[in-house]
Amino acid sequence: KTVGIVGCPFSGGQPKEGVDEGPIKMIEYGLIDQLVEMGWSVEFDGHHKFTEFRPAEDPNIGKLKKPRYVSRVTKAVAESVESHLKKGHLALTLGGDHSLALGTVSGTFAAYPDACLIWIDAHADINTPESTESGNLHGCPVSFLLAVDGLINEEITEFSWLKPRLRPDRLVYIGLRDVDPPEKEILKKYGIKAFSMYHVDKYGIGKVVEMALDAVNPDRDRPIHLSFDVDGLDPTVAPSTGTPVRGGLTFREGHYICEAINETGLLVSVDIMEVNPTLEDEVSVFETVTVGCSLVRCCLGESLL
Ligand SMILES: N[C@](CCCC[B-](O)(O)O)(CCN1CCCCC1)C(=O)O
Ligand SMILES: [Mn+2]
Ligand SMILES: [Mn+2]
Ligand SMILES: [Mn+2]
Repeated sequence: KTVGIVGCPFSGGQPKEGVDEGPIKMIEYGLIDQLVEMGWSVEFDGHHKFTEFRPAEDPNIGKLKKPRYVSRVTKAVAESVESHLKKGHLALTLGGDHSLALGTVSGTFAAYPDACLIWIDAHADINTPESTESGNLHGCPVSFLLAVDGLINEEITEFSWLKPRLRPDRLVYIGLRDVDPPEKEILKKYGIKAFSMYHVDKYGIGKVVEMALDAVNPDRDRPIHLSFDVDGLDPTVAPSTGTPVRGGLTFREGHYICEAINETGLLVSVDIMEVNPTLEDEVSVFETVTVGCSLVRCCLGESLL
C-alpha cells in the first residue's frame, strides 16, 4: 500500500507567517521514515514550490484576500491529490493553512464522487465571500466546495476551476466551538451535521465518531476524506497554530478519531492542516509538529496494541 504525500508549504489563506513551514517540519521530524517503518511505501516528490504561483498583483476581491494566489495553489493541489488517488494511493496532504482544502477535497471528489468529508476543527470554515469578516480564505473553503445554490455568487470567477461536488449530507464536523453567526445559519439552512465540543462532552468521542459515520456513511461503503485542522485539538495539545481556541479535543480524543476512521478501512484522503512551527517556544512547536505526525500514523494504521 502506497501513500502519496502532498507537501503544501502555503500560508496564503491567512495572515500569520510560518504555517508554510508546517509540512517541512513534519517531514524533517521523520514522518516518512515512520510510515516506511509501519510498512507503507511512500511517494513524496518534494514539497510544492508555491511561491512561484504568487501573482505580482493580487488585490482583494470584495473582502477576500489573496484570491488569485489561493486559487492557483489549490488548483494545483487538487491535481496532485487526484493523481495520487487515481494511482490507488492514499493521499496525505500536509499543510499549510486550511484554504488548501479547496484543493484537497476537490481532488478527492474528482477521484471518488461518492466520498464523504469528515472535518475536524474548532471552526466551521464555511464563511462565504459575503459573510467572512476577516477575508481570510482559510475560513471559507467549505462554502466553495458545497454543491448547493445561492452560497457563492457567480461573480467570483477566480475559482471557476472548482466544481463543487460536496453534498451537505456528505459533510460532518467534529470539535466545533468557534462558529461565526453567519456560519451557524448556513449549517442550519443546509442541515449539515455538526458535533461540537458539547456533543463530545455529552456522548464521549466513541459515540460521536459512530454518529458522525452514521450520518455521512451509514452503510460504511463510501470513501472517506478526513480534513484535520490541528486547532480542533485543545491548545494545550497543539499550541503552535494560528487560531487556537480553548476547550478542544484531548490528545486521545484526536487520536481516537484517526484510529476509528482507519478501522473503517475507507479512508482515502487525509489533510493535516494549520501546524505553524514558528508561533511558540521550542517545546510547544515540538509538541504541535509531533502531534501532527502521530495523527498521521493513527490514520495510517498505527495502533496501541
Ligand atoms: N471564522 C474565522 C476563523 C477561521 C479559522 C480558519 B481555520 O479553521 O482553518 O483555522 C474567525 C472569524 N472571527 C470573526 C469574529 C471575530 C474573530 C474572528 C474567520 O476568519 O472566518
Ligand atoms: Mn505509484
Ligand atoms: Mn480551525
Ligand atoms: Mn480549519
